[in-house]
Amino acid sequence: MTDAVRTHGLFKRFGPQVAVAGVELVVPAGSFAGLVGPNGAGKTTTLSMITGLLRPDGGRAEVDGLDVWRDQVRVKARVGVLPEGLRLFERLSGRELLLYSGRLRGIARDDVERRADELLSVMDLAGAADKLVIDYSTGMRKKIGLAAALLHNPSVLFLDEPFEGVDPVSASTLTEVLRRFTASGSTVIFSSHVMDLVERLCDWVSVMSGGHIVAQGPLAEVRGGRSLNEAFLTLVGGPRDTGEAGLTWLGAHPAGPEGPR
Ligand SMILES: Nc1ncnc2c1ncn2[C@@H]1O[C@H](COP(=O)(O)OP(=O)(O)OP(=O)(O)O)[C@@H](O)[C@H]1O
Repeated sequence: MTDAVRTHGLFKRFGPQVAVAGVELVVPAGSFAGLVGPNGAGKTTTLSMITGLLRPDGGRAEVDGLDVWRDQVRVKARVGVLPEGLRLFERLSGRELLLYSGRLRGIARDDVERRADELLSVMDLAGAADKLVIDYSTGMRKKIGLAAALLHNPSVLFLDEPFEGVDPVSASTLTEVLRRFTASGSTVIFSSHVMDLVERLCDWVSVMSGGHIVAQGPLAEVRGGRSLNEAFLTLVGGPRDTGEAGLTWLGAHPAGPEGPR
């Protein structure tokens, strides 16, 4: 079976800072895959290069066997992306945003309208469909962004922290939608810091640290009989020294009129 995503020595530096140091990411088609790693590990930079948003300094990325940078149009037709810090057209309503995205994707007007209405209803945004996106809450923005990413029925869906700011009811609806999506053979790749969520949803996990993949494979293999959180801490170097010698001032509030110092 073709892998949904495969990178070969993917590399990116920002000035002296190497953000992604030769990443070999593999995600089999049909996976519900999690990309995890500490802050600054290189997850967003990696996903940006695979989705054609950031040009790599070295290496290659393939989606469904197509080279992301040599076959840009075909790759873009196959991927859906919910990037970090998503910028939306703020002066459109939620429904207008979906209709516009669908028309940009070349979907026939009738189909876009039908799909937009279904997505608004599934995302529990039907009541806010005519409200301007600028007036949406953080979670609503995530949901309308996800709806726009799903509208053209992509083969591979990339999501950067998709559940951040989303309430528990909406999160379980989104989970259901994404599960149905992968059950039909499509692929989801999402980055997250919430290990319980990754453990619950994913059947494939890639762990990044310091710009490298440090573990990758089926969830059970990466966990190795431990919780994913324990495996993660072992792989990325465990909890940092909390500095018992330092921070002695923190929480020390002497009684008396002087107040905290
Ligand atoms: N545009 C940029 N300019 C300079 N440095 C950058 C830029 N983008 C990322 N970096 C650096 O590259 C490294 C990887 O960043 P990246 O955002 O990919 O990490 P991440 O794993 O997504 O982190 P987080 O979990 O905190 O979102 C970090 O050291 C970061 O400071």
